[in-house]
Amino acid sequence: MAAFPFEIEATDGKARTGVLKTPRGDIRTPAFMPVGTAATVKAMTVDQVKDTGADIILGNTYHLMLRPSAERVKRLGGLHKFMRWDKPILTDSGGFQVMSLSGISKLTEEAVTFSSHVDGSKHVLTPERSIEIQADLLGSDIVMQLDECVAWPAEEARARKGMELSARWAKRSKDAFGTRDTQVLFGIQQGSTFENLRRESSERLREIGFDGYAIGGLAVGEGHQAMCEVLDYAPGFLPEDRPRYLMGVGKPIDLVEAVARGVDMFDCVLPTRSGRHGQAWTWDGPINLKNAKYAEDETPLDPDSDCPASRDYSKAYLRHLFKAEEILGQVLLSWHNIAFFQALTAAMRAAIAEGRFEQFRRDFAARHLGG
Ligand SMILES: CCOC(=O)Nc1nc2cc3nc(NC)[nH]c3cc2c(=O)[nH]1
Repeated sequence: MAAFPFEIEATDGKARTGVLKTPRGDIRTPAFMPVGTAATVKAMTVDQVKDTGADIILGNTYHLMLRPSAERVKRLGGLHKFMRWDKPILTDSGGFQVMSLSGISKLTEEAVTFSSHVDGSKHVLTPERSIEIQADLLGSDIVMQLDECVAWPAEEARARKGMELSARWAKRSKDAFGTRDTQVLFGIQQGSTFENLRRESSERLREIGFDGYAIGGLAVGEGHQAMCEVLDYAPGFLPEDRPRYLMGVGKPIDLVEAVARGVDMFDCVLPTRSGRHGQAWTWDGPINLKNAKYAEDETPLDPDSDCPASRDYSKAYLRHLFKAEEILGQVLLSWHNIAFFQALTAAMRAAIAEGRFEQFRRDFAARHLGG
């Protein structure tokens, strides 16, 4: 019996909408998870994050194990109490960030060893240690296996090696996780852009058995087209009655096209990171608020939004804040962008429930990419 019931309420083609029920609250899918890297969704309070409609956020094992350390978070009551977020948290296993953030790192069958980008201290991450950090010290609700994300492009032989290591680490992660009734473990499908490897990865994960399945190894430079070609088959290799989570994705158009191919959950730093640099995401596409054309534009980003950052401030004022390098600019635009990503997933949930997702998909692309 799965610890977290996943109830699919409607399907439309390959798209699904449903609810993943957890002890800390329900997660409506398709779901977008704001990234809360160092125990904060950057530039936002947890109340603002909650106001956007986010049901779950992502925490980063790599950052928190380095600072303030997972043991300190545990001593302070765990990640939910520490950052005052009482809804679900999904934590990553740290592997991906080690490879992308820590200068020196070594990958063996046993572990990933690396030096901290903060103070150069040495660290070892095994599947078992990653589970201990996520499940026992941080206290996350959805725990991820330690995996190896192979860089793109990869030769098939190299992609196979990474997929097989990830599959062995999936077993070690599951054994270390054991059975818990208030937390779940997700496996991670790998295999780069090779259909046979993706199929084999999925078969190995299903034999081990997970409460949810992530699709890893994408959004690593392959581009939208190549990613969609993998998503034409990869989600279908995973159990249809469990959540499918596409990691690190993505732009709004990526979310829509991935939902059309059967994906349920997403995380990406794009809305918060681009917000801090003056880029606003809207139904009509992204805009750069530093552009002079907004200097006296008194219209808000989205008058129909219930988010104050989207509805109550003029583009002229937001542009001024960025030109003046005022912190409030980063706060308001992060808030607006997260609210937009939540509005997008809410609109997709409604479209699927009402059997009009294909029309939504066409209308969205025409307006958002229309230029
Ligand atoms: C979020 C859970 O992720 C993990 O524990 N491992 C993992 N993370 C990834 C993060 C990614 N971000 C992007 N693009 C921005 N691509 C990613 C792939 C992985 C991955 O394969 N494996």
